Amino acid sequence: MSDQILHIESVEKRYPDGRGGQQTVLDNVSLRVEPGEFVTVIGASGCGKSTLLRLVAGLEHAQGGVIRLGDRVVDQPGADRGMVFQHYTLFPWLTVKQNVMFSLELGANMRAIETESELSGLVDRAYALIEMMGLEDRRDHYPNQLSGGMQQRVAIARALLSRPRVLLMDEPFGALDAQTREVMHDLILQLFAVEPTTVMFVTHDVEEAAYLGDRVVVLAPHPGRIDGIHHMAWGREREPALKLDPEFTKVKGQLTERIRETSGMEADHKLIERMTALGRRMQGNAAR
Ligand SMILES: Nc1ncnc2c1ncn2[C@@H]1O[C@H](COP(=O)(O)OP(=O)(O)OP(=O)(O)O)[C@@H](O)[C@H]1O
Repeated sequence: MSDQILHIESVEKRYPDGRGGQQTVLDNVSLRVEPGEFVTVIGASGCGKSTLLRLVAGLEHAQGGVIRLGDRVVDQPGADRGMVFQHYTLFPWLTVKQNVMFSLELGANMRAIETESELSGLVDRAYALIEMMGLEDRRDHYPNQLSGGMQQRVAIARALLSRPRVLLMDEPFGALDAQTREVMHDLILQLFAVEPTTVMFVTHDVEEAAYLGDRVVVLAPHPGRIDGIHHMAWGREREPALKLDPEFTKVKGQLTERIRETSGMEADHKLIERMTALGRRMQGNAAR
């Protein structure tokens, strides 16, 4: 299993700042993700969450440090890493079945799939994943005939087809309504119970991060760096009632507070609190 450990070691990433200089977006970021672990990443807007995920996907290159998956250095995209993005990335002209199997066609064209039996095994797997995602009666539907949640279920099935060692999810439920998100949370928890997969999951939603993650990584911005890594005390079997548990609520509050403190928006929040208190006092005076 050690060949599946994801090591992010002292990673540094800079981008042009648009004024002829460079801005450091990630500074000395190190993280080790164990096989089968579900790690969620949160932090203020612009702290480098997506950049970190893109580096692990091999879509970007770091100026410093190294990322390893097992004993291989990550320097380009590969089938050992699946990716699911926020915005639906399905091909509108392909059905559910064809979308899930798209990478098969690609693989076959590139002669990566060598035998008939390997191909038929993958086709069986595609059907099994579609079923696991509750889409067996939608196999021949096109994306525009599906809800947003269903489209993301197809995207997850497609990303899992080649059994990636790591699944990278960038705000996958960010565009869904609250109710659909809740359903998706429990669906992917069940999915990964059946099919253990290492996951790195970026989100803005602290509740989502705490509910799904074995560990929650808080990134601080300017430059993006690890503020803290928090182990979630609850076991893997999670039910919606957990979201109402006082301990869960407390942890959620602490994580929110960390984001707030590191975001540099503390002054703004204090101002809002002062104005709210002032408003209440004025209302009280007017009522007397
Ligand atoms: N290709 C790029 N060129 C220049 N700057 C970039 C590029 N991609 C990202 N950045 C900058 O890097 C910083 C981090 O961006 P990133 O998208 O990783 O943050 P994030 O934490 O995912 O943000 P959000 O939560 O708002 O999605 C931002 O300041 C962004 O403007």
